[in-house]
Amino acid sequence: ATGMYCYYFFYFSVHHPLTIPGGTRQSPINIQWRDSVYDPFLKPLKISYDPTTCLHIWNNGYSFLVEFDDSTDRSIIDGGPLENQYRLKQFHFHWGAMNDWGSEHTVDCKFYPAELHLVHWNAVLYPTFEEAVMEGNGLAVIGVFLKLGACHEGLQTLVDALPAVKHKDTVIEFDVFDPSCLIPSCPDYWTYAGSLTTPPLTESVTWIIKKQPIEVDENQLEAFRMLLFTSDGEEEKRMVDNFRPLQPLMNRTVRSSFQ
Ligand SMILES: NS(=O)(=O)c1c(F)cccc1F
Ligand SMILES: [Zn+2]
Repeated sequence: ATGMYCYYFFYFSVHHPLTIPGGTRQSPINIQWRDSVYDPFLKPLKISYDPTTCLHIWNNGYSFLVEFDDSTDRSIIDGGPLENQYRLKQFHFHWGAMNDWGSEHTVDCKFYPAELHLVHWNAVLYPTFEEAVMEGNGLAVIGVFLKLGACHEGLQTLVDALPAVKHKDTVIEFDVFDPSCLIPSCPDYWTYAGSLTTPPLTESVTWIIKKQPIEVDENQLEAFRMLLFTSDGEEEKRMVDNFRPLQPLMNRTVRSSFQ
């Protein structure tokens, strides 16, 4: 099936032949706060999204993607560790069956119940997203941790639409949404060179992981967990634990934008 993402159980760890041969910059990783290196030359991240570029929500059988019109430079990020501006293509989440796990990255080995990924591609250097996915500086993904707390008003508009994309390969129109409401106000972030965390796992991502999590409540996390990996008519499999296991840091340094 197209877009069929397989998700790796723990035993597909680094010693398993199915890990990416020769992979030296795989994601996700544990961010050991004390080992991250403050880089005073890192700029603030500039985020400018046009809410009307929002198109639809799609359950692709791995996560639910909120996709954007990336035919122009209306929704972009720039600055931070980036040498070019990058266009917003989609955002999606990874989450667990329980609140004790679910994020892909960890901070000092702590898991969060979920993690948001805002996926951008380098339209300055590459003609399409598909080509950018194959290049070392092709993608920039902003990662935001979700922690259990107060209801997130901005997320609720998205949560209310999820029952319409319960099954794999269902889509619902989603006309106006400003993803900036999901990004914490604190400017602090970590950044490192990594990869996609789903196939093709290509080493094309500049990761920008926000230090401050956003708060969501139990009902909002439960709404994620009622989605299905399976199509309508198939035996139901709840969409949970759609995160990849931690990967070795190897010869990488995680930089911080803060002291
Ligand atoms: N998880 S991730 O952010 O690495 C990611 C991408 F960047 C691009 C496509 C799918 C996907 F899952
Ligand atoms: Zn992701």
